[in-house]
Amino acid sequence: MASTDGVTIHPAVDHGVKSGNPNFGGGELTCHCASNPVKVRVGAQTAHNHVCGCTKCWKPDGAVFSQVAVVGRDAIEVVQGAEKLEIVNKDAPIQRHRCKDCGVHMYGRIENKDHPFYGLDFVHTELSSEDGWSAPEFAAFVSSVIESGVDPSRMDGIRARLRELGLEPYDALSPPLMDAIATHIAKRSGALPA
Ligand SMILES: N[C@@H](CCC(=O)N[C@@H](CSCO)C(=O)NCC(=O)O)C(=O)O
Ligand SMILES: [Zn+2]
Ligand SMILES: [Zn+2]
Repeated sequence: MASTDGVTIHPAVDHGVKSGNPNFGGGELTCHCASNPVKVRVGAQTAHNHVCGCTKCWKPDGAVFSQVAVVGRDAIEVVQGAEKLEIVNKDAPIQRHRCKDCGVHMYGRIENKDHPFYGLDFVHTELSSEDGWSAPEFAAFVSSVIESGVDPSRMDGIRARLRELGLEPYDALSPPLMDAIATHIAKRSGALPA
């Protein structure tokens, strides 16, 4: 069994995963700018919260993983600093809108109507001071942390720590989400009835 001593994942989970509140109805995300921050209102509880090891999701300084959840796109409203937002990569499936000044990603949007997750935006609930957001449930794209420079010899410890936190590690998304993607594709191709 690999040692988990000193293994850090993300500040929101390093001291244990906090439960969500099913009655929580949303809150406000604020970027890291000391003056004129971007503010985004999220008008609903999030779902499928997870820690993500991919190179594309925004991570706070020093974190190995990001923490990211989804919410219906209609629930997102930029309430301040919209002029400071820019799209990181408009060709990526998830168009991440980041603050030009501090680099924090405020929301990620899927514009391709054929994408399995069209209609959902990606948000980092740690940008809100409110408690009650849905708790992270699993760890996605774990092997991808190596792409950011994590030494492969650390992977056993990282996976052991994720399991200790109750965040089952996967190298893509969780099985239910991978099944949802495959079902969407099969219905589109005709392999399954629509
Ligand atoms: N190894 C790559 C993986 C990048 C990747 O596919 N990321 C996923 C998960 S992001 C939130 O869970 C994805 O869906 N990306 C789409 C996009 O980024 O637009 C890497 O690490 O870069
Ligand atoms: Zn900012
Ligand atoms: Zn990611």
